[in-house]
Amino acid sequence: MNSNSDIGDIVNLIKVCREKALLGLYRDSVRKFEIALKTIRHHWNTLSDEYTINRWKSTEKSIKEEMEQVKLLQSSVEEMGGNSAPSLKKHRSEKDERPINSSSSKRQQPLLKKGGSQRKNFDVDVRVPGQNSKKERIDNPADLSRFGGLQPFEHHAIPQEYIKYDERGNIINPTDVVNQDYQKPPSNYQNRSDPYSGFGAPDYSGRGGRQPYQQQMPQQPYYKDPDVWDPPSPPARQNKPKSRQPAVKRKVRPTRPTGSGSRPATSGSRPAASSAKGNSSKADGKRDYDKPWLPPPKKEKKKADTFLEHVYPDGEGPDADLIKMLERDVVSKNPNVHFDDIAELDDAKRVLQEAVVLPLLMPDYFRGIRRPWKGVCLFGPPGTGKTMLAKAVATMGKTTFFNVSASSLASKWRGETEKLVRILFEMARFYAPSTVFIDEVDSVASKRGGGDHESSKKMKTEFFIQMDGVSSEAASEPTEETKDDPIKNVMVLAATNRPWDLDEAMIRRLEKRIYIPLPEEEGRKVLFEINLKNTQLDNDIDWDALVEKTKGYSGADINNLCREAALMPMRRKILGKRMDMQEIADMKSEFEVPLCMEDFVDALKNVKTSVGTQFLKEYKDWMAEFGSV
Ligand SMILES: Nc1ncnc2c1ncn2[C@@H]1O[C@H](COP(=O)(O)OP(=O)(O)OP(=O)(O)O)[C@@H](O)[C@H]1O
Repeated sequence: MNSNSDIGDIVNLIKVCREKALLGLYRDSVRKFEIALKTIRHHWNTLSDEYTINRWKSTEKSIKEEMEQVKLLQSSVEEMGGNSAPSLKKHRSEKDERPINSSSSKRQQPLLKKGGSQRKNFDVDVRVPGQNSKKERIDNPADLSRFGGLQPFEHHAIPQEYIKYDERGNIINPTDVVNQDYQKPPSNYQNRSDPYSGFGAPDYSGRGGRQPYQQQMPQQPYYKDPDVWDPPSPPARQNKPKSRQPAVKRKVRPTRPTGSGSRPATSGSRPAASSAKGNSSKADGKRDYDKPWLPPPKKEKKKADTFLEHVYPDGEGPDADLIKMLERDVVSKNPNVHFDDIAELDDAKRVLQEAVVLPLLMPDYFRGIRRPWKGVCLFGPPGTGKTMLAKAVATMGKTTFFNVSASSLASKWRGETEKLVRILFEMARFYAPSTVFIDEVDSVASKRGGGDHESSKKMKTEFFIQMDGVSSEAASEPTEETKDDPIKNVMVLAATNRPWDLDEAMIRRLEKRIYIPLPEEEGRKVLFEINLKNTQLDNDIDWDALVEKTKGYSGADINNLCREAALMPMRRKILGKRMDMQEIADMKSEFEVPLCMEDFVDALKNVKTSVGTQFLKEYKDWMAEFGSV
């Protein structure tokens, strides 16, 4: 073997030794070290130059010490009962001694070029800290130390400044370089007496084997060897996906404004609200991210202005026509009738105020045993002010007034009255507080008999159900949860001229039954005043006589009498004259004269009482039997 091939083999062997050691194959590494040492010895035995021999001997000594260190590591591992690099051994046969790293394998190819001369050139990988790996051409075998395979510990631990070159570019004293490096142990070299101390350094022990111990060591500079695999990752965390955030940034859903409890809006919202939420969640130390498994936050529903909008936001639906009819014909937001506009009837006013108005004004007081009456029935002769009383109640209680009559529940809606009643009460609850006034209640809730139409029976039943429903909420005693809830107060007022025709189920639900009689003397006087308050009157009118003459007249009758009297001046002026309509209109100013007694006397001839005296006894009898004031 010539000198160059000797050196090439030695370099190659030392590289393999170190790679084995770095892979934890300490036993194999030691075996290769022994072969390398034999080769070195054999090499310098062939030399004659004393100086070169000494330098080889020095190198041999360094390599031997390096081998001893590997042996020490091997024995330490074996003492702990472990195998060096068991995982590698498991999968690799003993025969396959090549390092795993492919680049290292490449370097195991014979460095001697084919057909090379006696003085062969060969490439070695020379690495210096802070510099990338590079191939260098070595011409002089004496430049052994530059091969990066013969320095103790780590060849790349040799600081560049230690290497000296002559004018031809050769290292002047390679052995000195090796010795200097050896005398000055690398910074990662620990106390050798402690077998563990050497493990912590990025040398043969590998960086994966002593992690916990290493963490206690002071931080040392580490130069990653590109030919060495990284140690196995610690369990669990490193294999986790870096982030669970989706690749595409999700739209953030707006959330509800805070205070309602929102879910956020969400989501969704959640740009504006979501950022608020995000901030708050960050303040809580919680991550803010979409939770698609949770139901989306409820959007705060805008309260509809009308019941139709409430039921059908787009205005169309199967019952839209019914609802529209009720809104148009039945609902009166402001009836604008006051108790002062109603003559007499003080008892009825007092009872109604207590039974209807106060529960609307103090719903929390009228709960439980003090619950409002399910319904109030006003009965009496026609035209006595029952409707006026109901409207005055609605005005005073600031409730929505539902003026329901038999006519609005019948006609073309026949067959759908049951549904109509249900919608009516739903609407009343929507507009609550509400007053549902059922005029002529006898015609919608007359005594049930065998001759009743099926739809009529259903409608009555629906009325009873709904009337029970409106009172049940207030009837329940308030609980901790419901005590602050506003009661959707719906009061049912009914009026009839024929209370004796009422179905008993309806009578029972109309718990207050108030008789609205014909006006008394004082009442008639007030009725004249109310009806004529904006009319010019002559001083000759004998009011007492008029009150006397209108005995048995209802409020509606007196109203008619006053209107008739107010037209008398015009009639008198045109009486017996042949005039067309325009001529009469042109005389308008002549008609505006104060009313006199004569006008009322003439009017009395035209306006008679509308109430038969025979019914008055029946009202009194029914009042005596069913009345409740
Ligand atoms: N007590 C009253 N005070 C003032 N006006 C009255 C009174 N009673 C009746 N009137 C007059 O009679 C008219 C009819 O009254 P209202 O409609 O309230 O009677 P009603 O009892 O409901 O009649 P019906 O039973 O026929 O429905 C009123 O417009 C009003 O002018």
